[in-house]
Amino acid sequence: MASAIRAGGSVAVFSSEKSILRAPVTRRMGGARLNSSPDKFSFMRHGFQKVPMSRNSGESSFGASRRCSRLSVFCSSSESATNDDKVEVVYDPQGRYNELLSDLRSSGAMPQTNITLFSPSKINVFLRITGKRPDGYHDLASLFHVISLGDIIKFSISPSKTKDSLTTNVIGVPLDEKNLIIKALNLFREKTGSNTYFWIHLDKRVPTGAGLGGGSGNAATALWAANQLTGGLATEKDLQEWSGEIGSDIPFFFSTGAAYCTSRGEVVKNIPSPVPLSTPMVLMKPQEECGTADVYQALRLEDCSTSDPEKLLESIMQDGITQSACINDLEKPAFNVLPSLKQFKERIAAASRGRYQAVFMSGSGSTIVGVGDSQPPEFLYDEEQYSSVFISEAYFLTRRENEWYEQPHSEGLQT
Ligand SMILES: C[C@](O)(CO)[C@H](O)COP(=O)(O)OP(=O)(O)OC[C@H]1O[C@@H](n2ccc(N)nc2=O)[C@H](O)[C@@H]1O
Ligand SMILES: Nc1ncnc2c1ncn2[C@@H]1O[C@H](COP(=O)(O)OP(=O)(O)OP(=O)(O)O)[C@@H](O)[C@H]1O
Repeated sequence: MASAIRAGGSVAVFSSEKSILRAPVTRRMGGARLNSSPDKFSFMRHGFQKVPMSRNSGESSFGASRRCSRLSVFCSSSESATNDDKVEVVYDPQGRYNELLSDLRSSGAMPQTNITLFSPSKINVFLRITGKRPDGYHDLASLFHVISLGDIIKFSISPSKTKDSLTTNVIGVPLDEKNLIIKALNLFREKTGSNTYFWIHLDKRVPTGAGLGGGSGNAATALWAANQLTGGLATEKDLQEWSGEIGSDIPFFFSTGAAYCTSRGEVVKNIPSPVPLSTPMVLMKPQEECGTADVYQALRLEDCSTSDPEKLLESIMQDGITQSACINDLEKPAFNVLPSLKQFKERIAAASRGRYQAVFMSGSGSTIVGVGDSQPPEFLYDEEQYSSVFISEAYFLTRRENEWYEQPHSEGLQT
C-alpha cells in the first residue's frame, strides 16, 4: 500500500516497492509530529483539487467532496515547532503520485524517464492507385482514418549508449533492426544527434500483415515517445517528414486522425472526420496474411477503378460511408495473392446485407472491414473453418494537436 508524507520541506511518496519519489516542495514546512495525541489534530477532507497549504492550522475550508482523494492531518498543538506543521495521509496514492510527478516534471525538477503510449492502427476507407512511379512505388489517393484498435508500448530511457532493447508479447514480430520501432528510434537519433537509447515493451494487439498499418503506427508512436523523452528536440512536422523515409504509411499517423493522403502515401492532408467517431465497425482478418510488397507487385494498373478519388472524398464528406465509395484498388491483386480472401469477403457481404453500410478490404489486406455494425456475421462463429479469424470491433479515432492518441475506453473484442 502506498502512502505519502509531506514533511520537513520535502514530499515523499512511498509504495510497497520502496521509496519512489522525493522532491522539494514550494513551501517549507516544519517537522511532523506523529506522536501527538489525536485531539490535537484536526482531520480535513479534500476533493481532487489541489489543497491550499493553510498557514493557520485547521483554518482550511472543509471541502466536503465525496470523491475524497486524501485526508490531511493538521497539527494544532502548541507543542508543535511551527504553525506550518502538517502531515498528509493519502487515500489515493496513485493519483497523488501522478499529481506530484506531473508537478515536478512541469517544474523541470525531474526529467521524464518513461512513457506508455497507445499505438493505434488505421483503415483506408477508399484506396485508389493512380500510377506506377519510376522509384518502383505506386502513387495513391486514399482516405485514411485512425481507428481504436491499437497496441500499447512502454518506452523507458536505457542506460545503454549503444543499443535499444525491445520485448513483446507475441511470437513472429522481429525484435532487431527489422522492427519498425527500432528503425524509428535509429532515425530519430540520426536526425537529432541524440544519443539516448531505450527499453521498449510492445504489447501487440493489432494483427500483422492485416493492412491495418500496425507496424507503421508503432513507428510513429516511437518517434513521438523518443521526442517526448528527450525534451522535444523535433517538431511534429519534423517527425512526420522524417518518418516517410522508413515507411509510406507512417506520416499519416502524425495527422489528427483523418487525412486524404497522396503520392506514395506520405503527402498527408488533414481533414475533419467525415463520419461520427462513434460509427461502429467490425474488423475481420483471416489467419492468412497479405504481404504489402507482394500485393503491389500483383497489381495491374489497367484493372484499377477509374473513379476520381477527389469525387470519392467529396461523396463521403457529404453522404457518409457508402458501399459505392469504398473502392480499394488493391482488392483484386490481394485476391490473386490470397484467393481464399475473395470468397471470405463475398460471404461476409452476402451474409450481412443491410447490416453494414459498406464491406471492404483495408490497405493491402487481409482485413475485411464492415462499417455500420460492430458484430460480425454469425457464420464466422458457427463454422469451424473460421475459428481462427481475428475479430475486433473498432471505432474511428482522432487526436488533439500536441497530444498523442489516447486509448479508447471501449476495448476491442478479440477471438
Ligand atoms: C497498402 C498501404 O497500407 C495503404 O495505406 C500502403 O500503401 C503500404 O504502406 P507501407 O506498408 O508503409 O509500405 P512501405 O513499407 O513503404 O513499402 C512496402 C512495399 O510496398 C510497395 N509500395 C508501398 C507503398 C506505395 N505507395 N507503393 C508501393 O508500391 C513497395 O513495393 C514497397 O517496397
Ligand atoms: N513493430 C512492428 N509490428 C509488427 N510488425 C512489424 C513491426 N516492425 C516490423 N514488422 C514486420 O512488418 C510486417 C508487416 O507488419 P504490419 O503490422 O505493419 O502489417 P500491415 O498491417 O500489413 O501493414 P501495412 O498496412 O502498413 O501494410 C510484419 O510481418 C513484421 O515482420
